[in-house]
Order: sequence, then structure tokens, then C-alpha cells
Amino acid sequence: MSLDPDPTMRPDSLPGDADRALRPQRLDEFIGQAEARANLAIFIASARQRGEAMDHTLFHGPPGLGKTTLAQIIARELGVNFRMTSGPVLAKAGDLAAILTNLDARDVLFIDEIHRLNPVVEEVLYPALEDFELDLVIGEGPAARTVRIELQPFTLIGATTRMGLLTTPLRDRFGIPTRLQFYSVDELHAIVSRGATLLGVSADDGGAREIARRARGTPRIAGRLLRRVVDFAIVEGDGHVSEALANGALTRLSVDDLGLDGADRKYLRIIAENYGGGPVGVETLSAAMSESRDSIEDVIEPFLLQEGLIERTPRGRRLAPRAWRHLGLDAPVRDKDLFE
Ligand SMILES: Nc1ncnc2c1ncn2[C@@H]1O[C@H](COP(=O)(O)OP(=O)(O)OP(=O)(O)O)[C@@H](O)[C@H]1O
Repeated sequence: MSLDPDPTMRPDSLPGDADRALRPQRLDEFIGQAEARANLAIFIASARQRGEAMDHTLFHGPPGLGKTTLAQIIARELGVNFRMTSGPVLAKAGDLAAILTNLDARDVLFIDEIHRLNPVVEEVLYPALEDFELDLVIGEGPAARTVRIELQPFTLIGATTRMGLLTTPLRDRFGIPTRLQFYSVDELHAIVSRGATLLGVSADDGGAREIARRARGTPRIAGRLLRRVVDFAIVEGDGHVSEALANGALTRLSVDDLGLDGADRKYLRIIAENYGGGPVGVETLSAAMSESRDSIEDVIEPFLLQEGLIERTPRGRRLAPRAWRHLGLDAPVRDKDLFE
């Protein structure tokens, strides 16, 4: 087993990472998630006052809502190092051991996609989380022996889009489980306005609100749409993001009035046109759309559910009346509905 550091570590952001410029750096710059933010401020202050590692924290919720950003902010507010890796990258127990033994006291270790940890690695993580100890088996066969390694106390921050896939023992070891919610239009409006200022772009209130309204409740999407709208403003306008310019650019980017993109509409249309509105199972949808089941469940469905466009039933997904109206189609009259 090798304890060489870092084959599995990712830098906390990639060089030239376009997201980087827009990432809030401190808790009080972070917009939205008011409840989570208020609680985290207390836990951070308490850990600082006690001079101890903050309790292990789990962020769950759809992609792009700020899990990585919050983890980085926590490390910065605690005044400790931030180390980042992800579940699928940690193939062997030794990979995790290499990272854990290189942490300084009270450091933050961030594991993205923690639901995809190899079970063998997960077993090694339990005592590390509970007692800051590692039990490692060295060698094979009769010569194998277990060594116990003491670790510095640290904070694990796990992130997952799929809480349901976490094993109970792992979930139970997080003292601070935190669910991130979709953002309101007002919150996204503030995020887009801040982003425009950071990018040195002039955007009026109506332009910023138009982008916010069509960002699927998600800051990452708001940032991406802002950059694309700015491209249109520079090339086809005078560089200024007005409501009319944003509206025209977003329509050309195939982002509709509710913020749905081509993949969302394809999903709704397949249920409407191929399956009479459902119910239809997710595996069938995945085959029909040529999309992985994970991306349907993690990326497409959460927002459609929250917007009341689809319903999940034990027999599969069904279109809600709002989706039929949005598609401009008549909902079929079902036998069941006639008798209700
Ligand atoms: N509250 C916020 N205010 C401003 N920008 C935000 C906020 N939350 C997230 N962002 C921006 O959204 C982008 C995505 O955030 P982040 O990478 O933290 O999401 P994530 O939940 O970790 O996503 P994933 O689960 O896909 O890794 C970043 O560019 C970040 O700057």
C-alpha cells in the first residue's frame, strides 16, 4: 500500500474555471439558503471558539445549488485547509488513507458524490469519522496484519445528489445533514446582478430578472445563462443586458418561459406523445431519451417535480395538468377521471 499523497485529489477549482469568478468566498456573500446559512454560521463560530474540528456535514440536493461553494466557504471561515476529492475516484482503501493521513488538525475534506464510494473505502471511513483512527490491513495471507493509525481531527463534508443511495451507517455519521433547496427568483436575481457586476457587464433590473426567472432555480444555470446572454449583448447589441435582449437571447438558446431547456421538453413530450401522459417507468424513459437514469433522476426530474409539471406515482411518472398546458396539448380524458 502506498501512502503517497494525492493521486486522487482534484484542485478545488480548475485553472480557467469559468465558475470561479462568480463563486462567493464568504458566508455573508452567499445568497439564499437562509436557514442553512444561519445554522452553519453558528456551527462555524462554535467550532472556532472551542478550537475543535467542526462536526461532519452532509449537503444534499440537486446539482449546481452550491454544495461545493458552501464547503469551500466553511473551510475559509474556519481558517483551515480545504481538500477535495470525489467518491468514484477513491478506488482503494489506500487512496483514502493517503488523503486522511495528510490532513492537518481541523482541516476540511470534501468528498463530492459521496454516494458513489466503494463499500471497502466506506468501511475504512467509519472509524476515521468516529474516532479519528484508521485500521489498515498491511500485507496478504498469513503475513497480513492490522495497523492502527491515529489521525488529526478533521471535518468531512460530503455532497450528494442522491441521499437515498447513502448507506444508513454513513448517513448517521454526519452530525450536520443539510438539504439545499432550489432558489427563488428574487435570490437568483440578486445572484445574477452580483455576477454581472463581477464580470464587469452592465445589466438592468429587467434583464437580470429575465435570466433569474429562467434559471431553473439553480445558481450554476443562472451563471451560465448570464455568460451566454452577455455574448449576445456584445456581438449583436451594445453590450448592455436589457430585458428585451435577455428575452431574445434565451429564446434563441431554447430556454423557454418556465426555464425548461431542450432536454426537459423532450422528457415531457415523450411522456405525452409516446405514453399518453404516463405513468411510465424511469428505465423506459431513460431508453427512450438515450439519457442515463441518473441524469434523469438527478438533473431533469427534481425541477419538474418542484414546478408541479410531473407527478411520481408507484407505477411511474405522470404528466400533471400544468405540463399539458405548457406543451400546448390537450390532456387525454382517462376512464378513471370520468368517474371521479
Ligand atoms: N448562493 C450562491 N450565490 C452565488 N453563486 C452561487 C451560489 N451558489 C452557487 N453559486 C454558483 O453556482 C455555481 C455552482 O455551484 P457549486 O459548484 O457549489 O454547486 P454544487 O451544488 O456543488 O454542484 P454539483 O453538485 O454539481 O457539484 C458556482 O459557479 C457558484 O459560484
